Amino acid sequence: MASFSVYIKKKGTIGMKLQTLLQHLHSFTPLTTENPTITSIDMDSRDVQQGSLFVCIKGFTVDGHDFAEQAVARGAVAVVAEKPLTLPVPVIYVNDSRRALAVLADAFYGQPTHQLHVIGVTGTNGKTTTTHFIERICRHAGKKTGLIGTINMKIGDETYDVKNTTPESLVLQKMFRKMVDAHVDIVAMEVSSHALHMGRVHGCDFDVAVFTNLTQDHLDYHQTMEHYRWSKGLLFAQLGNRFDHQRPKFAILNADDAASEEYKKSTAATVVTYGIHHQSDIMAKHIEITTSGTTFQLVTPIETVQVKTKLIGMFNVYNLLAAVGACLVSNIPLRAIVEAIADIEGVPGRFEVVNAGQPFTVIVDYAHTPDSLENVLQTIQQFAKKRIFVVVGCGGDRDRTKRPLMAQIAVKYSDVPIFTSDNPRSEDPMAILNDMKQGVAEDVVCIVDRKEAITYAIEQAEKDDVVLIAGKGHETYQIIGKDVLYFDDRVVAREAIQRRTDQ
Ligand SMILES: CC(=O)N[C@H]1[C@@H](OP(=O)(O)OP(=O)(O)OC[C@H]2O[C@@H](n3ccc(=O)[nH]c3=O)[C@H](O)[C@@H]2O)O[C@H](CO)[C@@H](O)[C@@H]1O[C@H](C)C(=O)N[C@@H](C)C(=O)N[C@H](CCC(=O)O)C(=O)O
Ligand SMILES: Nc1ncnc2c1ncn2[C@@H]1O[C@H](COP(=O)(O)OP(=O)(O)OP(=O)(O)O)[C@@H](O)[C@H]1O
Ligand SMILES: N[C@H](CCC[C@H](N)C(=O)O)C(=O)O
Ligand SMILES: [Mg+2]
Repeated sequence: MASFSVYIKKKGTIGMKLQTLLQHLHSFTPLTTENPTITSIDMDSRDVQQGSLFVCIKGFTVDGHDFAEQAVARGAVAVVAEKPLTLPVPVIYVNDSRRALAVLADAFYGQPTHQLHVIGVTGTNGKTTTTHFIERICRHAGKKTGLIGTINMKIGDETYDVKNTTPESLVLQKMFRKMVDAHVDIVAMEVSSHALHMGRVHGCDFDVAVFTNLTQDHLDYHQTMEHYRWSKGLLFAQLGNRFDHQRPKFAILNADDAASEEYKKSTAATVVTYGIHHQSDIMAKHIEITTSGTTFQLVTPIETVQVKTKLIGMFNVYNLLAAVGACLVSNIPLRAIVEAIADIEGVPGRFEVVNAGQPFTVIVDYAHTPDSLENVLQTIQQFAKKRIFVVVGCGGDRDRTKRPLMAQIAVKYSDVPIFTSDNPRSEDPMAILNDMKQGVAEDVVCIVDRKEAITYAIEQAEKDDVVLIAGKGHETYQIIGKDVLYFDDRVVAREAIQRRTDQ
């Protein structure tokens, strides 16, 4: 194994000899005789600067090999490729450049995850919420935290933008390095099924792997639920297949979700279960949910304690149990966990209430799967005094088969469903609405413009009604074609309420 000393840090620049770096690839191709100093690794030619090692990735849209010349012109001193290239710099050939990228990034940044306590969270719904809960609990217990997920990446309070829920290995390893340098103790990270399947997390030395739940999503990518379940299972199967008493590994599994049985079998890690209905190591009992919060008895192998939280929804009890499991095995004291839970306010765009003084409730939520939409609407039904409005759409270039299902759920649990657009991307927004309408028998109000749809709901709402605006949560954009236009459900809702009040 390479020592960390190969990662040289001098006057703000980093560098490593090409030969030293290539040793990590264990490639059968002879090493090049040239040995430039590599000062960065890049997978995008547009990021390349002098001294870069450019890795050509064949993507879903274009082929990185086509940009190798451009990368060299910008200063790349070596290139990793799968296909023959004629270039004036050393070219290192590999069978799988995405895999090579993961190995090289891990080595270049000094295997940072070996120096961090990393908690990975996978599952269809609840990853962002659970990672935020873990972050807040750990911070309350005095730990310095790192966070990686859908909303952003964070080191302490410093935030960094993200393109993906789980970024490519290069971005990840660079961020982990920053975290080590910033003396982060614990990282809470979302691990998407795409990332697991594409090997974006190859080389990440997770200490704890958490499973929230498995329901339908992403069938555009995975095609079948079996493939989707298997991809998520890689997190557990790849969790250190050894019994290391210095750094034990833990799998935190939801006993109430059938997929946990498979994940239990696929991991060598110590399994800790949580649940409400099935006997588990960590359980919530005597759950009472009101409009202002939830209380339950938290049963753990250490002690049984009473928990109080401002959060509502049964799904949040599950997210809390998952976070409790992850924190307990990370040696956070139970007392600190319970104290932190009492303080948690919620996560941006997750059941976020928009209050501009109106006599009805407006909630912005990130439900964009059948299961999450059902959970959120069931929760609203528990406290709604009058009608429920739901403004909902389905993402373009994403799982088409969830569209009629989400439409059915919207109609089943609301009094006034309004179908609209949610990031149509390259698809015709009307075609997406038609896919949704296939799921329902009756006529539903369809307003393709999301701003108009939200405004319509808010103008129709009366005292004690509830308006749920689902699907975009924290997002501050709407993707139409290739355009990423500024759009924030919370701002649009607030403005509509304001206009109504001013009338
Ligand atoms: C389908 C998919 O996963 N696509 C990902 C993929 O993009 P891509 O294959 O289209 O890349 P590409 O544009 O063909 O480029 C190929 C290569 O050429 C390079 N290039 C490209 C242009 C150029 O001028 N020069 C150049 O070098 C690119 O940097 C890249 O290395 O590689 C990119 C870089 O890693 C990702 O950002 C991108 O995610 C896109 C944005 C995406 O929407 N992904 C979704 C499906 C996704 O991954 N979602 C999951 C889960 C979501 C959840 O449930 O929470 C996630 O983890 O985000
Ligand atoms: N444990 C859960 N079970 C079912 N639904 C949930 C759960 N937790 C949250 N939700 C619902 O799912 C929505 C998305 O939650 P969250 O952002 O935490 O999930 P995620 O797994 O990170 O999603 P993504 O795959 O987009 O990253 C929430 O707004 C809420 O409606
Ligand atoms: N991470 C999910 C987010 C979906 C959010 C929803 N607003 C949409 O665009 O479909 C995805 O990329 O499929
Ligand atoms: Mg997320």
